[in-house]
Amino acid sequence: MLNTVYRLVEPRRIESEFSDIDVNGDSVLVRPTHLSICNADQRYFQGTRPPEVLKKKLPMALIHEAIGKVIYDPAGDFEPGQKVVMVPNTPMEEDDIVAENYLRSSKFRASGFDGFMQDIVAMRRDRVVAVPDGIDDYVAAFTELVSVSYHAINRFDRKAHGRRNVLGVWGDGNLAFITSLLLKKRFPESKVYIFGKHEYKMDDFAFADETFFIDAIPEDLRIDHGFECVGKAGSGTSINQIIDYINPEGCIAALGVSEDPVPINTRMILEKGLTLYGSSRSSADDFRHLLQFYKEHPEVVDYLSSIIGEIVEVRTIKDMTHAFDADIQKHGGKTVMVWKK
Ligand SMILES: NC(=O)C1=CN([C@@H]2O[C@H](COP(=O)(O)OP(=O)(O)OC[C@H]3O[C@@H](n4cnc5c(N)ncnc54)[C@H](OP(=O)(O)O)[C@@H]3O)[C@@H](O)[C@H]2O)C=CC1
Ligand SMILES: O=C(CO)[C@H](O)[C@H](O)COP(=O)(O)O
Ligand SMILES: [Zn+2]
Repeated sequence: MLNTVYRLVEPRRIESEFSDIDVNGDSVLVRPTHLSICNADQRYFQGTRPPEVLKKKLPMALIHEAIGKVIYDPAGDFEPGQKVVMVPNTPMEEDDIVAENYLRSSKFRASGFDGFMQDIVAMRRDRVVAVPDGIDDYVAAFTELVSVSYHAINRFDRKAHGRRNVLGVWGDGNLAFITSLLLKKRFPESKVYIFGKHEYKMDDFAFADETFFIDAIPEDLRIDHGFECVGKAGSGTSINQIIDYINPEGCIAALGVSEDPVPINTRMILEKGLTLYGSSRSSADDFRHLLQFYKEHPEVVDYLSSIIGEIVEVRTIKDMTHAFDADIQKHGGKTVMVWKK
């Protein structure tokens, strides 16, 4: 079957290319319907990754957050027209200890191999998860980003000691919003504090117990555990601020992506006996459990709908470029491309 893939060939330049899909294989064929833009896509589109990385990874179809409709499943597990979320992480081996999203052999769509900017995506069947009825399409489109927070919180629950009176989330963007919302749902007895830069963004965190500007944190404030959801150079400053305000033996989750190494106050990590751990991406099981969580807590989906930002209908390559430009100029929220291809 003939397919069209829309690949970024160099920063800001997307080209279409025909490819062939083998309909005799075991893949589930999915037509993308709603694609959501991640900061990682923007780093490729705007060319802010180092030249050697761009040289190695491009040409490549962007987008790793998407839902679509099944058009053909040779095994019949999925009905034609069924709404599904596509899982970008694709493990190539199994390991008893290391989760699929940390295996160095795993492939991740839109970071080394083609993402979802295609007319039809041939998906390995274990990478396709049915979307339950009644979940808003625009929220479902960024299930992957929410699954990252879901995964990070499971890691936190396994690693952190049991005193969880105050949890601190650094950042006031989408990842911080989602992480703090899921934390509040999962640990309703804990106070969830937000530490950010922008009043208009922190105003949206209505479910949080307190919000603080990072340059006006009360001297005597303490948190038991912290989550860094900032990225870039702010990763370093926020992790160091968490180290300043965290109680001894607390855990710090690093989620933000920085292109450059960041200096961290290791002396105080030692003196306070802290645990600093990274959390990246998610597994197919995280998607499955999250969608079940959505079913049980529809109010979470309602909260998430408040971060739907720009919605851009895409029919042409010019529309794709427009969507990335609209996303980079936005004040906040998730940009969703409605794929009218
Ligand atoms: N671990 C993973 O698997 C994933 C990681 N990410 C990464 O997470 C990071 C956050 O993503 P996202 O929420 O979408 O990004 P945003 O840029 O929307 O959010 C970051 C926010 O934090 C603010 N900020 C900057 N410095 C600080 C600081 N020192 N303390 C507190 N807040 C600060 C920023 O303000 P301003 O813009 O003014 O600087 C911005 O509003 C990115 O690096 C992204 O790539 C995303 C998805 C998955
Ligand atoms: O967004 C992400 C997951 O949702 C990750 O930050 C992304 O996978 C990082 O990839 P890359 O190494 O290509 O920047
Ligand atoms: Zn992402």
